[in-house]
Amino acid sequence: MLVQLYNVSKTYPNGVKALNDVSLKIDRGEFVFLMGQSGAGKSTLLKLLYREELPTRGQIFIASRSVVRMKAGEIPMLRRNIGVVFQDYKLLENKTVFENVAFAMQVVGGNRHDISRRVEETLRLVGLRDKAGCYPSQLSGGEQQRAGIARAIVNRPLIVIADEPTGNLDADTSWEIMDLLQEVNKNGTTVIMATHAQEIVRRMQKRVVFLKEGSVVHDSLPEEFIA
Ligand SMILES: Nc1ncnc2c1ncn2[C@@H]1O[C@H](COP(=O)(O)OP(=O)(O)OP(=O)(O)O)[C@@H](O)[C@H]1O
Repeated sequence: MLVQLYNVSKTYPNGVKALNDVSLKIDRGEFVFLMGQSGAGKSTLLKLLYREELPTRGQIFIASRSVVRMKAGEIPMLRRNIGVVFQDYKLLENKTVFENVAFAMQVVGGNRHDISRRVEETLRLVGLRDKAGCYPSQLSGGEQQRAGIARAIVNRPLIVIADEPTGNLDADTSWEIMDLLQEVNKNGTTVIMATHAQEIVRRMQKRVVFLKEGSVVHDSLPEEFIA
């Protein structure tokens, strides 16, 4: 199993209980949607996976390593294994598309030649080769999200985590992004995506984990979930 959560709870310092006794397993190569109302705990669950937050209780393993007990020196390895895609892209405005994607490789180390080659290859994959020299403000929302995906996959992670990646995009552009995430998944990367987009979930026919008030209330394929 690639991702394992055992009895995970998260209470924020202000007393808000975001997750309550969540146990979950995700296999290598899966595509999993996380659904649930606003405040159900989707983003919190994702943040626990890439160690942006620590659980109050429970254990989390990624590729058999405890994320909770991980030493500071192991965190860069975790970050290399997990690429994160955000609703608001979170690109660095003062860097070009090329530099944004290259930066993700620079922070985990790598020589200039490898970085340059791999960034070009990744930008080609996401269809942004012609925009490599553009700044984020010069791109459409869909293009910015492609750059966000390029940044997330450039280190060839085991897992791509996407937190409402289509939340700011129109329907057609959302589907382009979903096609791209599906391609990433077909290449063997596990994709875990939080979303409110019911139409996307219905059409993709993938596993759906449904959170309600911090607990998993459904975990199934969409036909079952809609029924
Ligand atoms: N840093 C924080 N400090 C305190 N409370 C927080 C923090 N982050 C989230 N919360 C609270 O935890 C609960 C779960 O939030 P979370 O963002 O995980 O939900 P979500 O399902 O992702 O919601 P949305 O669909 O609106 O993004 C909410 O009540 C939220 O207000």
